[in-house]
Amino acid sequence: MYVENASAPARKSVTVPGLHAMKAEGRKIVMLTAYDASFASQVEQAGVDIALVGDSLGMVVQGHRSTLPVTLDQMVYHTAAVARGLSATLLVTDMPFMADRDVSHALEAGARLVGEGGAAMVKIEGAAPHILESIHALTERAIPVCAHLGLTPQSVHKFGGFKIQGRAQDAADRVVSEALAVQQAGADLLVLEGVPTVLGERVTKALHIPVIGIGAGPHCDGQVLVIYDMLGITPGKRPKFSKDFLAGRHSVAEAIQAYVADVRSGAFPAAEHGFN
Ligand SMILES: Nc1nc(=O)c2c([nH]1)NC[C@@H]1CN(c3ccc(C(=O)N[C@@H](CCC(=O)O)C(=O)O)cc3)CN21
Ligand SMILES: CC(C)C(=O)C(=O)O
Ligand SMILES: [Mg+2]
Repeated sequence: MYVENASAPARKSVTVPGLHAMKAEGRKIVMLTAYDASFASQVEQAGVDIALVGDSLGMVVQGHRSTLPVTLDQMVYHTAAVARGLSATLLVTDMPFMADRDVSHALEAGARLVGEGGAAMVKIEGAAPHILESIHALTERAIPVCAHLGLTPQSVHKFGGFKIQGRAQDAADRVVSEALAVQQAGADLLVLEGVPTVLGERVTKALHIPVIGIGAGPHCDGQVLVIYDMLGITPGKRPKFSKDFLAGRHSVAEAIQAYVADVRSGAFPAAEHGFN
């Protein structure tokens, strides 16, 4: 049974305005996925700023080869479980594949993830016209949005695999334009995934909203990883940008604390976790 830790020291709640202040003050933001209440509690205790219920759960929890089979019902279910394990950590949930196929579906999905699930913010992949409209519509209804650009896993079939994005000059310029567009549409946060380190730096400097990188180099305002990757338990090949923080340590708690400390200090990600 899951038991809440009533004796834990109180921590100030992480908020959307608080994240903006962190960027302004140059304090690194730490984000990590969680899919259930027990891991959420570990994430909370380690002082992670943002817990992400990622649609990566389709791969690491359900065993699919992509994130595409994940349903909105499943995301609501996992979000509600994670919410019960958190108190001060900001909770963000991914819009699953096609839940954001048009503005009205995106609004309905956002309402469920926040209303039933307890998320504080929803994350949406891409910058297509209907996505920009959805970011604006959600934000207008007081649902903050985290955009997600670069290697957007829901586009795996369009990319022909989980391939690094923005390597050519015109592709890099396109990512910068998309980043400015999602910020203009009202996004309060951006996850930038699988792009060269120089592009991670360029996007981070171009935006006033915080940029959280995963395989986007050390210059982003924060970092995110899939929790099973940083615990070294993902079966098969892990992405090059991840790191096993449990190796040489004695507990999940210690591993997450080390990840938090290394992101805050700038020790993670190192050059070997980035792309040129
Ligand atoms: N366990 C896990 N970790 C993740 O980071 C993750 C998921 N699952 N599922 C959803 C997406 C898919 N992601 C992935 C998966 C694989 C690579 C990968 O193997 N990339 C190659 C780079 C290939 C290139 O150079 O273009 C690598 O070597 O890391 C990258 C992102 C990121 N997300
Ligand atoms: C890898 C992160 C950014 C994500 O979108 C997920 O876990 O689904
Ligand atoms: Mg995702």
